[in-house]
Amino acid sequence: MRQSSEAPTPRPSAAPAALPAPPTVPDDAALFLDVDGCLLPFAPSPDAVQVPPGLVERLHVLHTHLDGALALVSGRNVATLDALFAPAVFNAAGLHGVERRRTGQTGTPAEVPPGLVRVRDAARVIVDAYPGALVEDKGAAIALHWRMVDDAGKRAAGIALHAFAAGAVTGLPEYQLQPGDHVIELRPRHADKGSAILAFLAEAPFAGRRPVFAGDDLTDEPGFEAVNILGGISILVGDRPGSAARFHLSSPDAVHRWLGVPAPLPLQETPR
Ligand SMILES: O=P(O)(O)OC[C@H]1O[C@H](O[C@H]2O[C@H](CO)[C@@H](O)[C@H](O)[C@H]2O)[C@H](O)[C@@H](O)[C@@H]1O
Repeated sequence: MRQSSEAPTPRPSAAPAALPAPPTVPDDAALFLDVDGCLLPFAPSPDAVQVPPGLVERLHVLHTHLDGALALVSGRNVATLDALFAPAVFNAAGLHGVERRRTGQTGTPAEVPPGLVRVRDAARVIVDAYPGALVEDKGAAIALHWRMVDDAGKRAAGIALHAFAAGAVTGLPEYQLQPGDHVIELRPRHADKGSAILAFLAEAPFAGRRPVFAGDDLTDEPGFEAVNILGGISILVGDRPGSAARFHLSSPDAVHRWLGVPAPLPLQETPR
């Protein structure tokens, strides 16, 4: 895992494919990894994601190799991250940086304001008008998804759910909108992925290490900016234009190769 050569320091670009591939994970990395769209390929709904074979084991090896300086940084809540990556328990920031839990510690879920419960219940009524749309209840955040709406209705569903969320957030002063991939979320505004990464970097075993962060979505941009300021390695996954990231990987499969996750064995034909 030694750094292959001196990493170039490319400028942010609107064309992700023009960005170089990241160097090998340095031995002195503090490694921060987004989950959906980065470690895990997108699935039709939040509950349908699959953790690829070998991923958890490889993350565990990296976690040990980096003396524990590896954290998941996700829009999911920490309890869901633990369930997805079980039996491993990684350092984790959840709800886009609002929750933060170190390995070996017990996390405290963020508080749910009564106003959010009312918004969640109203959102459940709104999504009924768009078959395939759904509300994901994450405790202190809610996500309104439309990936499963059929193609003819997708655009209208996205516009309607955006409009609903924009109206609802005006009644929640501590909240902000968080747009994402076929999703609009309402989440607490006091933290983001950048502040979560900086908080990890202020503590052992992350302190003094070189930050490396891979992610795909708009919620990852504050993380890229924090890592860039510190001279770290920011990696956009996928082809979203306008990112501050300085390196590029095309897909979760490419992320797995970069991390050294073993390739799945080819399917064997069953002998007759
Ligand atoms: O920060 P992340 O780990 O990337 O989490 C961002 C959101 O990811 C999830 O939604 C996305 O993935 C779903 C499963 O593949 C997909 O169905 C959905 O369309 C995507 O937007 C998750 O459900 C959200 O809670 C996260 O905030």
